[in-house]
Amino acid sequence: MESTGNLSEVRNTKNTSPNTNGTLILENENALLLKKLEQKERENAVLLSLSNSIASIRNKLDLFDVIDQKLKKLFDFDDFVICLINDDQATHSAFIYNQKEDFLKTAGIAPKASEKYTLDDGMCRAMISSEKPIVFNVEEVLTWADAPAWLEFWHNKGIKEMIGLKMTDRSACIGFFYLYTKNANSLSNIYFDLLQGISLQISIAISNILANEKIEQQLVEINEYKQKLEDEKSYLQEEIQHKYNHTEVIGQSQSLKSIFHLIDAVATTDSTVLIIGETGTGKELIARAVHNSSLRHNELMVKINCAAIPASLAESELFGHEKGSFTGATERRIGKFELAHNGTLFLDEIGELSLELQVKLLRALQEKEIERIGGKEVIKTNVRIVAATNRNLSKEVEKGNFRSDLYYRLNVFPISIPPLRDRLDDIPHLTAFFIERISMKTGRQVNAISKSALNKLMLYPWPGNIRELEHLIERSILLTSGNILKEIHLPKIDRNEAVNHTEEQKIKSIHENERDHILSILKRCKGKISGIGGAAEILNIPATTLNSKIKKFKIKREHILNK
Ligand SMILES: Nc1ncnc2c1ncn2[C@@H]1O[C@H](COP(=O)(O)OP(=O)(O)OP(=O)(O)O)[C@@H](O)[C@H]1O
Repeated sequence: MESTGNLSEVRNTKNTSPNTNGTLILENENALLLKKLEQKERENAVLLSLSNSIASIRNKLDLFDVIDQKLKKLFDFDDFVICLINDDQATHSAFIYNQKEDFLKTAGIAPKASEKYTLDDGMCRAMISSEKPIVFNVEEVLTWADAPAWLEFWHNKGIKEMIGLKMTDRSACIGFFYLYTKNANSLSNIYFDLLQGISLQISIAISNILANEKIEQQLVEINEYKQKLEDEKSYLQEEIQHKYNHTEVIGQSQSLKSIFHLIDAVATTDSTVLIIGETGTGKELIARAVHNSSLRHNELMVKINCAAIPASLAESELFGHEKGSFTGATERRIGKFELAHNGTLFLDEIGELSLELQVKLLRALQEKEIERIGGKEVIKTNVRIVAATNRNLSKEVEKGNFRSDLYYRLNVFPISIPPLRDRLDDIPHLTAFFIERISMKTGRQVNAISKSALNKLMLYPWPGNIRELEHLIERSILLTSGNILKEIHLPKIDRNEAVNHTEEQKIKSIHENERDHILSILKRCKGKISGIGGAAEILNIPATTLNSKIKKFKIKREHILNK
C-alpha cells in the first residue's frame, strides 16, 4: 500500500529521534501511531476503492466480485452471503452468494435465492436488535433451539465463526450480511465500525441492483408489449386487406330474427358459442356480431381457419413458438391465442382440427393457459371462444373424428344458421344490399333488379348460400349496361344432384307437372303464399290465383310440410 505525505512525516520523525529512555517511550508511541495510521490508511483505501467500484456495479455478480476481491484484503474470511428480507416481511432469502460452479458442486445443498427462511430464528433476532455486528460461534449456535435451518450447511463446510450484521435502508432493516471463516477467533471486533461503513455502501449497491433489475424487467415487458402491438398491427392489416369492413347482418326472416335474439342473449356473457351452418351462410358475420355486441368489443376478434393451415403449423399458429424451437422458427412468434388475450378467438372450421390439436385446444380451454412451442413459461390467457363449423359435429364424434369432451365444451351455446334456400324472404333484402354495395365498389350505376330476375334468384337452390349470391350479383352487375339488373347469370345446376331420378324418368302430364311445380315452390316457401318471398311472388301470379290452384290440385298443408 502506498504511503501518504502524512505517513512519511511520521516515519521521518522516528528515524531522527535521540536514543534515551524518554525518547524510547516516544519512539514506541510513534511506532504505535504509525501502525494505527497505516491501518487507518488501509481501511480508507479499501473504503475508497469499494465506493468507487460500487458506483459502477450493475448486477449481483459485479457486487459479489467487488466484495470478494476488495474485502478479502481487510478481513480474513472464507465466504460471505447477503440475504434480503422478502416482501412478506416474515422471511429472508439469499441474494448475493457464491455461485461459482466448483463451490456449488462441493457444497451439497447450497444457498438458493428461491429458498425462504424465517426471520424468527435466534441469529436474525440478535442481529435485528443489535446496532453492532455480532460474532457467532457456529458450534455454539447449533446447540440453540432456534438455530437457523441453513447453518448446518456451513458447519459441514468447516465454517467455525461468522460475523453477522443487519443491513439498513433509511433505518429499516432490509437484510443481513454474513462473513464466514474456518478459523476460530479470527474475526476481531476492531473492524466493526469499518464493517458497518462497508455494509452501508453495500446497501446502496443493492438498491441500485434492485432498481436495475426492475428497469430490466420493465424493458422486457415493454419489448413484449411492443412485439404484441406489432403482431396485432400486422394481423389487422392482413384482415383489412381481405376481409370485412362492415358487420351489418342483412335479413328479416323469422330464422334470422331468432338468431339476433340468441346473439343478444349470449353476447355479454363469456360463454363459448358454436355457430353451425353450411358454407357461406354468414357464420363469420354472426361471430363478429357476437364479438361486437360483447364487453370485449374494444379488443381484437382473432380468426383462425382450422382448415386452411397445414397440420404441422397449426400448433404454432394457435399457441406461438420461441425462436429456434423448430426448423424455420427464425423469430419468436406469438400465437392467435395470445393475440386474442382479453378479446375473442374465432375458431373457424373447427371440425377440421386434427385429433392431436383437439387435445391441446381442450387443455388450453380448460386451464386458461398456454405454452409456446419451445417455451418454458406458462402464459395465462383470457379468451372468449366462438367456434364455427359446417359439419355435424355430433356425427363426427360418433365417427371418432371429433373428441366428445371438446364437443361438449364448445357446444355450450349453439347457433344454427339455416341455408339461404330455407329463408327465401331474405333474398330480396340481401340482393338490394349487395346491388348497392357492389355498384358503389365498382362505380356502376345499377340500383335495382327486375322482377323476373329476382324470381330467378328465388328459385335457385343456392348451394354456396349468401357468398354465392354476393358473387353472382357482382358478376351480373359487371355484365349489365343499364341501371336495372335484368339478366342474372346463374350457374347450371347438375340435375342429377338437384332432382330425384325416378321422379324425372316418370313421364308426367302438364297437369301433374304444374301441380308438382307449385308444390315444390310452396315447400321452399314453407307454405307462405303472399308477400315478400311468398310462393305467389316467385311464381309471378296473384296470391288469389295461387289459392284457387292449390284448391284445384288438392294440395294440403301436410303435403307442403312433408319433405
Ligand atoms: N346476413 C348477411 N348479411 C349480409 N352479408 C352477409 C350475410 N350473411 C353472409 N353475408 C356475406 O356472405 C359472405 C360469406 O359470409 P361468411 O364468410 O360469414 O360465411 P361463412 O358461413 O363463415 O362461410 P364459410 O363456411 O365458407 O367460412 C360474406 O361476404 C358475408 O359478408
